[in-house]
Amino acid sequence: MIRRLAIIGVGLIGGSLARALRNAGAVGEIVGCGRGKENLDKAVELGVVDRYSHDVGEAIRGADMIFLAVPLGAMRETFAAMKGHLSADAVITDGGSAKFSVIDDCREVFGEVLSNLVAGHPIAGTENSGVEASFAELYQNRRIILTPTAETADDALARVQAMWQACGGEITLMSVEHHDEVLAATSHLPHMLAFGLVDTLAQMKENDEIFRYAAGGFRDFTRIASSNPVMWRDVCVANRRALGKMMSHYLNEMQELAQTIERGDGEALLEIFTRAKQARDRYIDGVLDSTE
Ligand SMILES: NC(=O)c1ccc[n+]([C@@H]2O[C@H](COP(=O)([O-])OP(=O)(O)OC[C@H]3O[C@@H](n4cnc5c(N)ncnc54)[C@H](O)[C@@H]3O)[C@@H](O)[C@H]2O)c1
Ligand SMILES: O=C(O)C(=O)C[C@]1(C(=O)O)C=C[C@H](O)C=C1
Repeated sequence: MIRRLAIIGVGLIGGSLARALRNAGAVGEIVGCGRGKENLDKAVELGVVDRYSHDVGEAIRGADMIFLAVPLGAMRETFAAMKGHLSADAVITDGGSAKFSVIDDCREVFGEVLSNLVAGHPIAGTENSGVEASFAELYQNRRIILTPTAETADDALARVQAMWQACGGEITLMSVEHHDEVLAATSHLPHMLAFGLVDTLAQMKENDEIFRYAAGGFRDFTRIASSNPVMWRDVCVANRRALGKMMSHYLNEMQELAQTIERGDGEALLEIFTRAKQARDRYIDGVLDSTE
């Protein structure tokens, strides 16, 4: 049971955590923090938070759990604003999409990686932003990756695990480096492909006509290009090393695919598409099994 939860950044991810914990009866008071008055007023109106402050120090006063759900580029300034205001029993965790940068921001601000910091990442989301997009079921049966460091206290880790379990999440522990490499492949690269494709088409003179004829395939493939540009700018900057490596790898594959098409090598194309279909079918079967 969390006595007082402070959520810095009450958007899709922070708002959904608040709603899920509230529904589970696992939290006493929830205090929000952010910059936009309209979004925070909405959060109070929807019952997502009990009250809010625009001041980080004020918002975390007396909190035993602090959840950072701001874009990655705002993590460092958030740590800085927390300095000197943390309660003795406070645990800090976050939902940022890359993990090395969060640990690094903490080290830069505090001069060490805090033992009460448990960096984390819910592998769940949508293309929508803001508290109105949040919902209590977002984390149900979804994977939550936690990346404790050598400094992380066992008790802090146990409290963050209990928090996510109360939301219906399934916890996996992973090293920071492995997390950033895996997510570069499965989440960050696909977002680049979607943004890149839509931007390429949008810049073509004939784009009005092109979009008129786009149907299900285009819609499914590009849903995530409607995601928050600030969030994704920050993910790319934060995870640039792993994402850059993944993108080079993918570009090589694309080049080979283009050459195979130019050659009209139907046999090779069939082999590639069959291998890909089998891999995706296995993945989908696994997802269905895990949600049954
Ligand atoms: N959207 C997703 O699918 C998804 C999934 C997993 C993790 N994440 C991560 O979760 C975090 C939040 O993403 P989101 O989708 O909830 O975004 P969001 O835009 O819905 O919410 C972020 C909130 O943070 C506030 N904010 C921005 N800068 C701030 C600052 N300096 N101080 C205080 N508040 C500030 C914004 O006003 C907004 O209310 C990001 O780090 C993102 O990488 C997102
Ligand atoms: O479903 C979506 O819209 C998402 O983009 C969610 C998604 C992803 O699966 O890539 C996006 C970013 C993350 O940090 C975690 C989850």
